[in-house]
Amino acid sequence: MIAQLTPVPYGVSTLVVASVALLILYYLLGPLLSPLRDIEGPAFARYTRLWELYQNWRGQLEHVTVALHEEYGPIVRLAPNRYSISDPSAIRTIYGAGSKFSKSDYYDSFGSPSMAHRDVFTQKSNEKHATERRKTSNLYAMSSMVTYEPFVDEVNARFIAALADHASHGLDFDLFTWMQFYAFDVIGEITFGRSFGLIEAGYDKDRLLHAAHVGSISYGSMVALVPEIHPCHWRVIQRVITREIGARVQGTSLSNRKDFLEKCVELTKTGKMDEFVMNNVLGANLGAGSDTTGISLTAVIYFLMRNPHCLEKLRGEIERAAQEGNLSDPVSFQEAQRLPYLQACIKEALRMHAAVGQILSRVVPEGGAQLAGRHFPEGTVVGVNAWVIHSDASIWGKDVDQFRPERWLVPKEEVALLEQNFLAFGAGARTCIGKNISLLEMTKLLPQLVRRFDFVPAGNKNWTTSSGWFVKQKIQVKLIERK
Ligand code: HEM
Repeated sequence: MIAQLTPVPYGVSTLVVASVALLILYYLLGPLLSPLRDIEGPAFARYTRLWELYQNWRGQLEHVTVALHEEYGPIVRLAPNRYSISDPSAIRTIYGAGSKFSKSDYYDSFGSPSMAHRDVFTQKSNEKHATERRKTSNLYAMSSMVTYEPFVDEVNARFIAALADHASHGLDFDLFTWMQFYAFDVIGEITFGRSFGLIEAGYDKDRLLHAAHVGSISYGSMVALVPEIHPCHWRVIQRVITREIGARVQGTSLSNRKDFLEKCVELTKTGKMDEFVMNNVLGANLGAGSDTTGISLTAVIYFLMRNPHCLEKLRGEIERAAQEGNLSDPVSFQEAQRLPYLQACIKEALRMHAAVGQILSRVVPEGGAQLAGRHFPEGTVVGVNAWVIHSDASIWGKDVDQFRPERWLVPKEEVALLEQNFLAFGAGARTCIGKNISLLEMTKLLPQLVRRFDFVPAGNKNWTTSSGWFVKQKIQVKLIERK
């Protein structure tokens, strides 16, 4: 009886110590017993996601990942269950036709926390994604570009006028920030029928850029690596969408044109779209379509600035087309597509500087998969990073680090091979839905810019970059009007 009343020696503290010990054992033993334990990478990445989180916070993850592949080969560990793969056949296996790889939890933090109302970008289920994408793909089809072209012309005219003003006053400015003003204002016109007025304001007047930055750099890409803690950050962007939908539905909006919002309202009236899909389409345009185009335009101008012989060649192509009567003012999308050197400059700039700087992460499906000569069990998160595959000399040649648009001006079959390894717009079923819109903007604006202005670095000749999901640039430039 006495023995029964004696307090047991194992109290709460013992339990806590035992639990912590078990947890440590689990974290230490799990990676050591994993069938993928021999894959190399940074030592900390074997045990914790904090290594990748830290590198992401430093803003140079794309460069670090390239360096890791140079050191360890085609497979590199980024976190206990996340691997970066650099292998052309892996692109086809992971993203190609009929792939069963689905998007990973990484994407959760970029969209609504509600699983029921995911947009095409954040939807993880391949089946649901296919259904949702079908509902909206027509809005982004090549045939729809003609309806958006007048909006782009309008913004182009205002943008060129603002730049001419900078030139006449000898003002220097951050190239990327102004390309963002441009890209956001075009998306405003195309999506809501009115621009955000950033070009005229000359600053981030509604803190829209800031919101998108937080989403794509500080918040989205950080929480993406720890998706369990995802609350909702989409407030500013959501406010814009709600305001614009409200105005249009009440008939007070300025637009009587065929923009996205108008088309979506029509689709909802005929029952082909519901309000959640409409909301998602408008949000995705803003979140995925502005910074990306701003980054890409900055990249083209930067590489042309650094490679004057390419700039001269491009100007030659444009002048010839103008003299032959094949170039209107403003340049039409159709005409711009007949400028092969322009197209090659854009592709080459996106190869050298892809807007997205991280692996496009996917989950290995049931039964596992063979990637880069190695079996990966089901549930492993894998992906290819455009920065890594775009800097692989075995694909692009010894001059992989040089901006050489000519590499794209080869016979069709060779271009097709290069394109299989070109990941700037992603690949397969989840490839960028807005690619045509971004090309509409870039191919129309660039000929006008290079004909009219010389871009000159106003200070440091090299840009600096900082990345999260997107790799953003910083460089001060000055403009000189050409005679
Ligand atoms: C040069 C400009 C652009 C670049 C470099 C770019 C890049 C990308 C990439 C790499 C992906 C694939 C992401 C992944 O697999 O995780 C993607 C998807 C997507 N992009 Fe773009 N993008 C651009 C412009 C645009 C524009 C203008 C829009 C909309 C107006 C847009 C909307 C989207 C959407 C909605 C998705 C998700 C597609 C899906 O999963 O079905 N993007 N983009």
